[in-house]
Amino acid sequence: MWVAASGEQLLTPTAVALGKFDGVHLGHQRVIQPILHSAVSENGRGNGDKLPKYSPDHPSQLSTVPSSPNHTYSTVVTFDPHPQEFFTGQPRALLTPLDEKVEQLRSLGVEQLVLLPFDRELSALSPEDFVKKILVQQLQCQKISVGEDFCFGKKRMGNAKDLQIIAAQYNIPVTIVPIETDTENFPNNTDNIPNDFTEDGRISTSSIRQSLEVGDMTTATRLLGRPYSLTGQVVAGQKLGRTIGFPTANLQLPKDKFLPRLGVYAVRVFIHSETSDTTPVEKLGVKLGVMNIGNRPTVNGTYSTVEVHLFDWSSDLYDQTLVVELVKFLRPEQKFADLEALKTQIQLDCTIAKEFLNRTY
Ligand SMILES: Cc1cc2nc3c(=O)[nH]c(=O)nc-3n(C[C@H](O)[C@H](O)[C@H](O)COP(=O)(O)O)c2cc1C
Ligand SMILES: Nc1ncnc2c1ncn2[C@@H]1O[C@H](COP(=O)(O)OP(=O)(O)O)[C@@H](O)[C@H]1O
Repeated sequence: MWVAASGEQLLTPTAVALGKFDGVHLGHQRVIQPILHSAVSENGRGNGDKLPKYSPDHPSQLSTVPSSPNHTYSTVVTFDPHPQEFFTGQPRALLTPLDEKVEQLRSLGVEQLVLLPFDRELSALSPEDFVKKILVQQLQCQKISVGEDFCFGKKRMGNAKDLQIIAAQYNIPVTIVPIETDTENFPNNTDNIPNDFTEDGRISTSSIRQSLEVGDMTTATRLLGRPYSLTGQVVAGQKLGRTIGFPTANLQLPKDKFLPRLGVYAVRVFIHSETSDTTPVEKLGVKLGVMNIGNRPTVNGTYSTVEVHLFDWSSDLYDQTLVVELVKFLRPEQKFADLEALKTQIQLDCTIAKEFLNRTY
């Protein structure tokens, strides 16, 4: 997938889905769907998969992207930094930091991601100028898709209907996608009673964050359309794990990654190089394990770590990138009297996790 900031060389003309898309959850996927090419390639996915994979080290290798004169590029246009971060000055933790967002969009078949630098200039554009300068002039947009609650332009003064009216002046059709709701918790509920995490049953980034904060992986998985995952490189720890018979791969996560409830989880793990060019069903390299997110009070830990112990695995994992899917929250972290007591508890965690993971998958 081609990733560029506005002002850099872009693939045009485009069919554009507009939004923040943090999480690339089920609602976001509905908004992106109308701009994808209906032509499905042999392997059952959109033709975005034929395009080169984004490499954070080489984000601008345009020469590797095939060009075609009659092609309309399916393009997600988003803001970077997150507008809330720009206005509050506070860094915002994200469900999908950039690399993960790229990976999710690529797997949906999106061909290009355009990052609009959310700065004073962009935030001051009127809705009319946003359409004219960004969508028409820069992106040569031919089709647009947005969610029903989309707002844009200075002080968020334009809404989805305004976008439709302004874009019509350029003959650009706008699909307004209704808000996706989650009523699955209430299969017999004809009144659309919302569940605990979804305001009015709405699938939203904040409802997913709330479910992750309390360790409700079932709801998070349902709203995302996939399990919540942590992607990171394996770095060295204190080398204590192996002494108690539970070596743990310590993950270094992007600084802006949103962390779920601290504690112990049953997880499924993929070594990234194995998964990067395969569809979910082809994830043959899946491994099962347990993960702890926390401060390790038993060993007087002073900073928080994310550590994964894989079942039936004994090789070196240092420097590898792991994708860890959080399947079930097992328990909060505890301070044990000694390492022996911690070891006994981890043994129990493993038994419970294995039982659950083998039952579920
Ligand atoms: C499944 C699992 C559960 C854990 N639970 C706790 C816990 O409840 N309390 C705690 O202090 N540390 C806990 N830990 C963290 C251990 O203290 C840590 O793995 C050990 O100190 C080894 O650290 P190292 O990888 O830096 O060598 C847990 C680790 C795992 C893998
Ligand atoms: N089953 C396993 N699960 C996780 N890591 C393993 C496993 N077997 C071997 N390893 C390797 O051992 C390392 C963890 O050992 P550990 O003693 O906990 O050291 P560290 O404190 O550096 O994490 C991992 O980073 C990985 O390279």
